[in-house]
Amino acid sequence: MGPLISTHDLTKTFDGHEVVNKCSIQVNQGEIYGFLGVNGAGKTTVLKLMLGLLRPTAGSVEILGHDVTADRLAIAASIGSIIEVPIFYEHLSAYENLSIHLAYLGITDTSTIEGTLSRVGLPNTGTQKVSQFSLGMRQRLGIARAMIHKPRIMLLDEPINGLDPVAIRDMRELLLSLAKDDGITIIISSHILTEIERIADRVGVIANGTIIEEFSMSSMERNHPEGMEDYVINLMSGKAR
Ligand SMILES: Nc1ncnc2c1ncn2[C@@H]1O[C@H](COP(=O)(O)OP(=O)(O)OP(=O)(O)O)[C@@H](O)[C@H]1O
Repeated sequence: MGPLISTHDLTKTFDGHEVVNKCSIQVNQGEIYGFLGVNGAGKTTVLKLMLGLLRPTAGSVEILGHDVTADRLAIAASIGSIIEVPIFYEHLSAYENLSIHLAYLGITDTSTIEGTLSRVGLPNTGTQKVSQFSLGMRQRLGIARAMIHKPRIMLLDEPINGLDPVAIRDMRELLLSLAKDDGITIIISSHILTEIERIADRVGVIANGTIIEEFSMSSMERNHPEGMEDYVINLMSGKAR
């Protein structure tokens, strides 16, 4: 089987500025792909292009064999995502938010909601409104929404931002389980290099909208047993390795 996600020379220009520039990425079934880059490198824009939320200026995105630009709806139910800060119905509970999301996707079976809330560490939130949730609770609900419909792919833009150490560990274990037990293919962007190091199978580093380096975590561990921090920071800052 070929890659589940592939971009070919993906390019996006805003107001004459090339924000994504001939970006080509391939991600295989069940892989966790860590997506790294400094602020403004183009990570969120690439993820939005993958989701069909933006149209490429040039190049293409293929997901599960579908050209996303031509056929976004064909893949909508197969992808779960968190892009930027998740937006919810603030006056409703976690359960109600997930129930609306399932209805939006045309899924009538709501029996998965309680189990999903437990799996992300949000059991017993009952009728508590989302407006009363902490940042960490919102991130957990964001993950719940991204996984509730059992997608084959999850695109997660900085999902561990602002989480406490317990929540970061919970998130790590959850993402590993989603990939290894459920076979979900995950792209995760983060600035927390040590977390990416712990969960990713492969890493791509983007600078000025272009992938400047890709490596497997196993080769990184072999070649840099001290960890990837120095290596990646040197790459990001344009220094020679
Ligand atoms: N809608 C837009 N219009 C104009 N410029 C945009 C738009 N969206 C993003 N950009 C610009 O594109 C560049 C890349 O932004 P993007 O959000 O993809 O970076 P990022 O790697 O996700 O950064 P961060 O780590 O800060 O989230 C930035 O210079 C940003 O200002």
